[in-house]
This record gives sequence, structure tokens and C-alpha cells, in this order.
Amino acid sequence: MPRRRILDELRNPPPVVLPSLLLCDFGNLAAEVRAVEAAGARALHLDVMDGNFVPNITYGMPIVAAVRRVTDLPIDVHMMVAKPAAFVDEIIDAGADIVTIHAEATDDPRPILEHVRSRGACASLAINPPTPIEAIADALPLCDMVLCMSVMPGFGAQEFESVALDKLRALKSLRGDSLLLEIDGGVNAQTVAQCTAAGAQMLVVGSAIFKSQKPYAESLAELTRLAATGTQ
Ligand SMILES: O=C(CO)[C@H](O)[C@H](O)COP(=O)(O)O
Repeated sequence: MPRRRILDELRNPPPVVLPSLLLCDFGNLAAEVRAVEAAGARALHLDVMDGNFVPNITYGMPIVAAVRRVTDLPIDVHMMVAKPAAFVDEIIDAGADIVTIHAEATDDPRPILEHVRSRGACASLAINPPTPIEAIADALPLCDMVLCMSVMPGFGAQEFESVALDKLRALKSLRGDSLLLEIDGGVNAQTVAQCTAAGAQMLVVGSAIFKSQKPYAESLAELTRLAATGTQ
């Protein structure tokens, strides 16, 4: 989908809860993707980890391409890799609509963000909990989205770190609605309203969907409803 259309769709209220496939049943990947889409997901979040930038390995382009084959939903690919420049083209070719690279993985993210946009995808920059927003000030004009991590990346089901909320508030006051803001890590029924109150429109959720006893539709509806309360 073209960049402008993706951004318009995602900016539409209410906030967007993105299932993070990190915690899905990979033995039934296509069925899991179809199930969260049928449950009301408006976009999907895929975590690419290289065992170098983070202490875990997940998957790469073949899984992104496999997800692309079963859905037209926007795919947000979070690249937790040490050399993002080497892989962004292949990730876009595999079907990513939003490409998120880490500020900590590169001295200057600007050429990569520009390149992502030149390929027609949305450019996004992630920062880990200890990284201040000042570290990405020069790159902000080239970002369609900023992801404030609320855990150290690498694993699901970690405890929410509220330092991300201060950064969301600061980014919101700097850039208003021109920048999509995303949060990832420990987002659940207890924390989601704080995230939207701080300015997040994109809410990445892993364990509170895939490890919940509730049906996906129920979890997604509850999280979306609670997320909307934070915007009132
Ligand atoms: O990027 C991630 C970890 O690096 C995951 O997307 C994230 O942590 C989601 O899982 P949970 O909602 O269980 O925290």
C-alpha cells in the first residue's frame, strides 16, 4: 500500500492495537494472521531480531513474505538488527509497509530513513528506554513514526518501563499529529490508557493477546476500548 494511504489509515482514530506476532503460534502462522485479522486487527507488528543487536533470534524476510501472502493489513516491521542498512530493501521487497530501524544501531539513520521513503514505505525510528529523544532530533523530519520502546528489546512478556511515556509526551508536544507515535513492550489492559494519554496512536501488544485466555477479538476490543479512554 502507498505510504500516504497507510499513514492516513493509521492516523484515523481510535488508536491502533497491533498484535506482535513474536508470541503467536508459528506452527500455524497463516491461521494466526487470519485469526487476528478476523478479530479486528488493523495492522500487524513483526519483530526481526538478529541475535546481535538484541540477545535473541526470531525470523527474517521469508516470514515477513509469508505474512504478506495471507493479509493486506499494513505490516510494521521492527528491525532489531545491527546492520539495518543492509536489509531494508529486502524487508520492503518482502512486504513491509512500515520499516522501523533502531537509532542505537546506526551513527546516522537519516540516509536509511530517506531510502525507505524513496521506496514508498513509511520510515520509522525506534529508541530503547535509556535513549533520550535528543539523540534522534536531527532525524525527526525524516520519520513518519517513532517507536518508544517500553522494555529493552529482545523478548516479549517483560515489565512496562514508564520512561517511554515521558518521551511520547515530549515528541507529541514537538511534532503534534504530524508524527505517528508507537509504543512496544508490556502494553496491556493495565498500561494501555497511559500510553494513549501520553500520545501513542500505535500500540504493540504481544502477550496480552497471544498468551491471554480470552479470544483474540475480546482482547483486541478491550485493549482498543481502554486505549480510547486515554485520549479523552
Ligand atoms: O519488540 C518486542 C520485544 O523486543 C515485542 O514486540 C514486545 O515486547 C511485545 O511483547 P509484550 O506485549 O509481551 O511485551
